[in-house]
Amino acid sequence: MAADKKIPTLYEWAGSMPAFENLTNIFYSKVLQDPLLEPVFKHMSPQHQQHVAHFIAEVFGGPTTYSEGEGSHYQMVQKHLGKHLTEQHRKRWVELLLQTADELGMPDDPEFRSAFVGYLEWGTRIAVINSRENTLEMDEQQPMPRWGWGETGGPYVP
Ligand code: HEM
Repeated sequence: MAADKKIPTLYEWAGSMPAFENLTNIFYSKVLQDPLLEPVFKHMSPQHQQHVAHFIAEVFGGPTTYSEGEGSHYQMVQKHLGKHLTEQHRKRWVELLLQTADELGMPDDPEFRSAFVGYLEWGTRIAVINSRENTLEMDEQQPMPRWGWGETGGPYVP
């Protein structure tokens, strides 16, 4: 890529906010039909899908919609406490999310997918670890995580 070309954020590359909102709307409708995940999510708030879309969008370099109006990294972590998530829950969650991304035609170039999957592995493993605790010492002001292209060095150039 030419040095003067701006590298898009993962958020831009994925298709901006409509892509993330579409992804989580369809993903959570699958989750509620999944025998393993339905019991975990059956009491989720009506805003859940949208909040998760906005959270991931912000982590990927999008607008600060989540942290400015809906929650914080601290609050997101709190939501997982005491949920006693298992590795099976985590694997199914990731599998269904990636299946939904494929169905929606989200970018499938190696660079985007390696960054996307890397984040999902990281985030879901932390969610499982946190879910074993009922309380957690954590700075309430902790900034939102940030995720970029990582070692791939930028979007796919054929
Ligand atoms: C990258 C991984 C993840 C992210 C970014 C994420 C993000 C979030 C966010 C932003 C919330 C708060 C939603 C709100 O404010 O309404 C939340 C809640 C929750 N998450 Fe996650 N999550 C992740 C992984 C997981 C996994 C793997 C599970 C279980 C398999 C899970 C189960 C839940 C549950 C049960 C809640 C509470 C729902 C409610 O009561 O409304 N999360 N998550």
